[in-house]
Amino acid sequence: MARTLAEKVWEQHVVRRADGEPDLLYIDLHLIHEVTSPQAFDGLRLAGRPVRRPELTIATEDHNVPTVLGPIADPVSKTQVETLRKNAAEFGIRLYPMGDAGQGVVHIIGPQFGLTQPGMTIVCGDSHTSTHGAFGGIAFGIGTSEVEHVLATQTLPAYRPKTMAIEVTGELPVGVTAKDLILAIIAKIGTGGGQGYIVEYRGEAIRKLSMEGRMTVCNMSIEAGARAGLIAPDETTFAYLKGRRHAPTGEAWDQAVEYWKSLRTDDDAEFDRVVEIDASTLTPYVTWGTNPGQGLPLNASVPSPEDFADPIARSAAERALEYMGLTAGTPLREIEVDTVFVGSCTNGRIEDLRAAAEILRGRQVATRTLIVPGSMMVKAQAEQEGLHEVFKAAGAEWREAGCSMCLGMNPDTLKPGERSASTSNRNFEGRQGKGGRTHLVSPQVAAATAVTGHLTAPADLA
Ligand SMILES: CC(C)[C@H](C(=O)O)[C@@H](O)C(=O)O
Ligand code: SF4
Repeated sequence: MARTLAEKVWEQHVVRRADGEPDLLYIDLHLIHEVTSPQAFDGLRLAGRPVRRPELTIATEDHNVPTVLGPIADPVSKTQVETLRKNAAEFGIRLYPMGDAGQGVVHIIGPQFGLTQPGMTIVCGDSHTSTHGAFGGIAFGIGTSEVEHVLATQTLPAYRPKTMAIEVTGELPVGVTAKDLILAIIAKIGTGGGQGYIVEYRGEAIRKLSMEGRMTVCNMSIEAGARAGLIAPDETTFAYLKGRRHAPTGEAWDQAVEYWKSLRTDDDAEFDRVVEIDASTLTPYVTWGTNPGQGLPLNASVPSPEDFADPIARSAAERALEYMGLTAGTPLREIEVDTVFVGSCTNGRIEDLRAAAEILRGRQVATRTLIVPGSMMVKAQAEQEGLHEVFKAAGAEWREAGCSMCLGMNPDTLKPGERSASTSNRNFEGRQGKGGRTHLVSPQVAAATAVTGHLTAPADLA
């Protein structure tokens, strides 16, 4: 029977199936960080169990780490990080601690080391695990009790989601990025649009994206409510993986590529739902509200609650405008920001930093600007290319790797009432600090905004 890519990967990993029960899936790679793992290890200790496959488990410190060198001042953050260190040592798990050359945001380090590969099942106690689907595997976030289950057994009980295809036809116009595309997709299908589905992103525009761009798209699948998002592997995927630390080599590489090439949706396979979007019509996107679906082209104006026919959307817009301190009808370009944040697992990769640097080269920032590499390897690469000098010369702050201002779990936060243009993935109330206001943007728009102090596309800079 013809099958979708998601169905193929899923079926390959089922170790037990019984009527009325979730499938028991084998997990190829388990990523952990300091926030969602402590209780899972406590559970193992209580039960007297070891970690079943410590070599398939990788830990990093990302959410609670400061991005300036020095000790962790916040006692809660400090305890979380120390607990992860203790647990990793006790259970024999490889950990990339703060300051280590391999440390970084969990969803950046998996791909950069070549740990993330096509056809894999990958889980992590973190919703943005969907990022790894960019390589053509099934990757999703799990809860802490599930983390314990995976640590103990290297398997996970799960019901197979339905399948959705998002067909992205046409080509993205010059200056329009993967981030704009995913913001437009979420604005179209809504933050609940993907609920119950694994989404496969397909079509010409997806094929043309770099791996970095594909990761940006898959990263935000969860913001459309999807269980996971994935993209069939192709030459772009193989070229990205070749030579990476954990990628196969020699004959094993050839065999792997041979297998990876089979990882595509059969021509006559059917999806439970198909959504189409024409990439050629898109322009830079920004969010104006407090969920990632409340986005519009930068050319638009702040909407009015009356623009929404659906009463729930209308009251959500009303509340969002109030929280965001915005007035309907204001051109989005006139919104002034206090802070620009370039970073996170959505847009903290080398390509994102290159894009931001290209815009900031020879210019000055008009506002506080944080440039935070997603990993220490991204940082090293950026420094090798001299990007840090460009950022510093422009007046931006060049930081160590971490989740940083993506969420308020470390010292990089907004103060109440402050407003940011941020390349991260969530604009919820208080996400970047209590009372902080977030506009989600691409790295290009973030950098251009840093230059003018109000929401700006690079094309506006002239
Ligand atoms: C802290 C963690 C559990 C959380 C997640 O699940 O995604 C965080 O990474 C986020 O982006 O909100
Ligand atoms: S960078 Fe942001 S989205 Fe990614 S794992 Fe960290 S907190 Fe979550």
